[in-house]
Amino acid sequence: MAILLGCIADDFTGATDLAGMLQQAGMRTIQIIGVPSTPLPADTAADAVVIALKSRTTPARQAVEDSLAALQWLKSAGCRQFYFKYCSTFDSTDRGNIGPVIDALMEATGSEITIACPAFPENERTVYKGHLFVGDTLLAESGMRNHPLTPMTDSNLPRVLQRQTRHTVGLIEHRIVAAGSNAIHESLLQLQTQGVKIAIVDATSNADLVQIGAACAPFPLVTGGSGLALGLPQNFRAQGLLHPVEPAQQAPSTDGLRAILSGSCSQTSQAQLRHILDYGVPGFALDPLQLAATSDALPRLVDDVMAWATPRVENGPVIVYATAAADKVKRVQSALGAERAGAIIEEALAAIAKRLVEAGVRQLIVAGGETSGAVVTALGINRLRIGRQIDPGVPWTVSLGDRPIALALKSGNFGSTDFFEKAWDKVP
Ligand SMILES: Nc1ncnc2c1ncn2[C@@H]1O[C@H](COP(=O)(O)OP(=O)(O)OP(=O)(O)O)[C@@H](O)[C@H]1O
Ligand SMILES: O=C(O)[C@@H](O)C(=O)CO
Repeated sequence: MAILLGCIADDFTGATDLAGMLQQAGMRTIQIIGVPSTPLPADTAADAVVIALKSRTTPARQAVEDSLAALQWLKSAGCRQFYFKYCSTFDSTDRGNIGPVIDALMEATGSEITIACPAFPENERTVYKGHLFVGDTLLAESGMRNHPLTPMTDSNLPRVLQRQTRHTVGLIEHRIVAAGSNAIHESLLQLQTQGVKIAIVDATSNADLVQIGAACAPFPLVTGGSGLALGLPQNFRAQGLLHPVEPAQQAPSTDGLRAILSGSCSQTSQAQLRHILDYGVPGFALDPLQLAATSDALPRLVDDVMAWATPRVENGPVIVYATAAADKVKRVQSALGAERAGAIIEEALAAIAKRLVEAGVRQLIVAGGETSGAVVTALGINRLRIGRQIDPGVPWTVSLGDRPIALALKSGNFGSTDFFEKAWDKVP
């Protein structure tokens, strides 16, 4: 069985976001953690595969290497088109990794031109005249300016991407997008004659994304947020290549204790944390400075968390978090360095996840992409089935294997304020 659409996501929450969107748009979708060493079993029923990498904040060279390995695997699976998924807030730095990965994937897919479109209107990410908006606010004036690892301080996407790529970046403005897929396609071909290789594309609505998807049918590579997924299935459906998503292919049910781990410091996650603590769910706050103080601090802290969690988790969900406001994060980062602080906390939350699962937790919410990457890797999970959507961009998933675990990998910025409370209503 050949897969039609091969996707490479630069983080784990982004991967489930994309997998959920594709499944909703009618493609049978499987999420794979990291690049597999073997092909998919011959009887796997899937139209799209999303490979989740943890390449958003690794050194650019590593991100390129991992993305090319994913591409190679997807090519061997027979994929006809490739999709590089990054964050709807274009999370990156001047070193990458969006630009270097696009450059490498373009070369490896023989692409003359591709698009870059992070818009996700359902979650209020829109692109207009090349500027990225989060709600009514320009990206650089949103909470993203304080992101612990990829602070976004420029809202002009052609300018941001041009600093990361060796290719010329162009722009397809909204008046062309509004004229429909033929106009977008013509504009891409015209930009190509002018030497442009990557076009930022304006999009302010789902209808725009559907037109953009149609315009991209002939291109081997597309890049963007998960919103772009709305427009691609139609191209395969028009060729009679899609099969209906059967209930049997959706996530199996799980049973067990419940926990929440939050390493995201977004304003959304902070509000969700305050809400769930006010609601009465027991919480344990990790102290990054304490974790970094001595070499045995981590195992001791994990023991402390388990001693605290064990009697409580029998009665309902518990939350363990490093989530903190920007001023607190800055204090920790100036003491430890941003990378080290992030890595220590990820390591701690991953170790806690393992112990919680050993103690019987089978339904787990994880907030934050880097955090989810660390947790899912530590749990040794390698494939996920996509379940019901909790909020736009956040579906429940269930790990495939002997010991299924329901996982909701929540992007930092996604979900309503009561997300940690209401998610359980839809748990598989
Ligand atoms: N109190 C803290 N001080 C410093 N760094 C922190 C703190 N709490 C969490 N971090 C780190 O901040 C980073 C948050 O990134 P993560 O990707 O998990 O969340 P996010 O960016 O909000 O989510 P997403 O990528 O889904 O949008 C992680 O590396 C985490 O370890
Ligand atoms: O696109 C988004 O905003 C999310 O899927 C994401 O990538 C968060 O890490």
